[in-house]
Amino acid sequence: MMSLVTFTRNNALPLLRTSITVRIQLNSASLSSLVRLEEKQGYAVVAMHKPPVNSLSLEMIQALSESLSELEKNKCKGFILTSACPGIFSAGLDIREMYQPTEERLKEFWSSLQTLWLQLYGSKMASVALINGHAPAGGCLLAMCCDSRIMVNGKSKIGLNETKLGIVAPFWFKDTFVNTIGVRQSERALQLGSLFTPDEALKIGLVDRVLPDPEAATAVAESELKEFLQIPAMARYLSKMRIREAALKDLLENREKDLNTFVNFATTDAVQKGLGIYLQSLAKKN
Ligand SMILES: CCCCCCCC/C=C\C=C\CC(=O)SCCNC(=O)CCNC(=O)[C@H](O)C(C)(C)COP(=O)(O)OP(=O)(O)OC[C@H]1O[C@@H](n2cnc3c(N)ncnc32)[C@H](O)[C@@H]1OP(=O)(O)O
Repeated sequence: MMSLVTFTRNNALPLLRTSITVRIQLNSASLSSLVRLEEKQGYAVVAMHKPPVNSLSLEMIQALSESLSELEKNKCKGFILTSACPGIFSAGLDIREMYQPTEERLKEFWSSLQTLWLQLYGSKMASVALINGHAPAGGCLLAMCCDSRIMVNGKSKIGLNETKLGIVAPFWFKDTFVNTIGVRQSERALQLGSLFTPDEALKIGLVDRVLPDPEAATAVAESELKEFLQIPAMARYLSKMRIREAALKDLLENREKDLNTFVNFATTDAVQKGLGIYLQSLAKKN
């Protein structure tokens, strides 16, 4: 079988005063080729690689989850989340997973997404999203779970555009959004399904820096991560949890209810019809 993870090794040296040597012994046999893990000095790069648009299918979600687990297992202190597909960070949830699904797969899909969010949003590792392309909906969610967001300037957009598809961002997407850009901006953008240019996103605090090209953005993402990694890890993590723990607790305590709400909502005739039309409009474009 083909190696399920592509990653390069170089000599890992500790970046942190507080850390032991970070040497990531990645278990390449159990991970998926949908995610590329690269070991750097004291941190990792997690690059999504599911052409053409890094849509978050069940397999992609599970591959991301497994990659994070692998990093945690290896006591990795931080990572940069990015895309190996030019011009696209992630197109969000794979709409085909929600259109005319079997109930069993739909449940596994949503439950895996819940797990990934809990893992990423509550991660002890420091993280920077290097947003090198479009990041609508679930793509924006992944970026917001990171501690910092660096976006490459250009035509790409970022935001939670769910209402444009006739669906509603779940409460934990909303909580993540509110924690990132505040209540008023979230209320407006959620209703309108707004997608923001990099400069607009910078203005409302959805991203932290906008850089003119991928090389400059990569350099800034690396230095940003190093800044986070220089803070004593426990103090940094507990401070992050001060902001995030209520949202995390809410989903943890309501996972089953959220799953049922999603399945009931996604399988209504109106939502199925809307998703079918949206998929057709994406296909027609080509
Ligand atoms: C009462 C309360 C209840 C609450 C219940 C909760 C319910 C909530 C449920 C769901 C939440 C969902 C969150 C999401 O993430 S939904 C997904 C939203 N994503 C999008 O809208 C993005 C759609 N895609 C695009 O806009 C573009 O593709 C773009 C990312 C801008 C890239 O453009 P471009 O480079 O031009 O690429 P193409 O459009 O040509 O696409 C190439 C092929 O990829 C297919 N594609 C694109 N996006 C998706 C996707 N998200 N899922 C599946 N497939 C996708 C596209 O159809 C093309 O396919 P093909 O080549 O076969 O034509």
